[in-house]
Amino acid sequence: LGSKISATGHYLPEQVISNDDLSKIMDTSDEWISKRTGIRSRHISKDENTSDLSSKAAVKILQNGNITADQLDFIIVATMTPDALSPSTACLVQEKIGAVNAFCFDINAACSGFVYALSTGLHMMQSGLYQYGMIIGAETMSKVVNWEDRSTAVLFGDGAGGLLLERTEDDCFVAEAIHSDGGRHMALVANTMKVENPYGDSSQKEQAFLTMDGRAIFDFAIRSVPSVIREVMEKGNLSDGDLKKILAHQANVRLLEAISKKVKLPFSLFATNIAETGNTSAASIPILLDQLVQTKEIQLGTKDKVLMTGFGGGLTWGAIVVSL
Ligand SMILES: O=C(O)C1CCN(c2ccc(-c3cc(CO)ccc3Cl)cn2)CC1
Repeated sequence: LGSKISATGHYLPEQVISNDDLSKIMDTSDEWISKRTGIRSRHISKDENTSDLSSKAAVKILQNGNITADQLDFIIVATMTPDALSPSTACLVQEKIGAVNAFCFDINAACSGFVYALSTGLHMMQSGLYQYGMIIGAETMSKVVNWEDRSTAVLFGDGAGGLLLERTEDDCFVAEAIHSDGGRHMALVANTMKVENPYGDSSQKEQAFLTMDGRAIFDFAIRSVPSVIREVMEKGNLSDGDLKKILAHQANVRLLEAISKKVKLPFSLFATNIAETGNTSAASIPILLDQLVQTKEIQLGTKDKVLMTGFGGGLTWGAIVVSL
């Protein structure tokens, strides 16, 4: 008793900003960005917030899944850039698409958010209580990035993607391994909010944008991602030949090359789209998933095994294997 992935979808804001465009407003170059990250351009929202990107992805998922929004039992949005503290971005999506029968909530696990949300949704479906659940990863990173800081401003992009879980007898869930370490939270911080009130102690600091210790995160990822890939394969009794594709968070293509070597899995197994999207945090895996489905590089209903792995702020990291 569980669920299957019965549809995928994604949406990228129309405006494309190239590395050369960035070099006109900050001291950077296409050569540096593309060589060090693999990024060539990214989609940057003009006026669409995270709930708008999510809703446009959701409409595509509903169309591809051949269901109407009122059939959804729940919507989970993984995001570190919600429209607001309240209401949740998921509730705004509910209103925009008319999912009148769903209960909706957000999950914040930074760049691991989609893995955390998919795990949550799959286990909710294993209860047998629900027929349809929608899992979305969505970000407007452009609103938290410090556009004066070239070391981070060139890395991130906006976007949304997701999938539809439909109740079935045989479950698509194979295995998961999910971790976090709050002890290293300082490596990636965005938009802290200090306690301020007439009775407060106003000595606290506040930070209104994203800062990242690139070296620390890079080193963490090179160590922890191979380990969590091996851990989830062990848990699922999987051998290397069982994997059809690895959908890793699109943070840096040099990093994926290093991970591929360390985990001794061919780089051809790793799908990448960072060249055109930049790092879209929780949206990166679902955008990649839908692009692979649309190009038929992977196909739903084949029972092929796909490994998704996210890693980033928190620190958080995790991997989940599903059969398509
Ligand atoms: O000097 C260079 O080569 C620089 C070195 C620093 N770089 C980094 C560093 C860290 C990340 C990153 C970010 C997240 C957050 O989603 C998660 C995971 C990672 Cl590994 C991406 N790029 C860019 C090239």
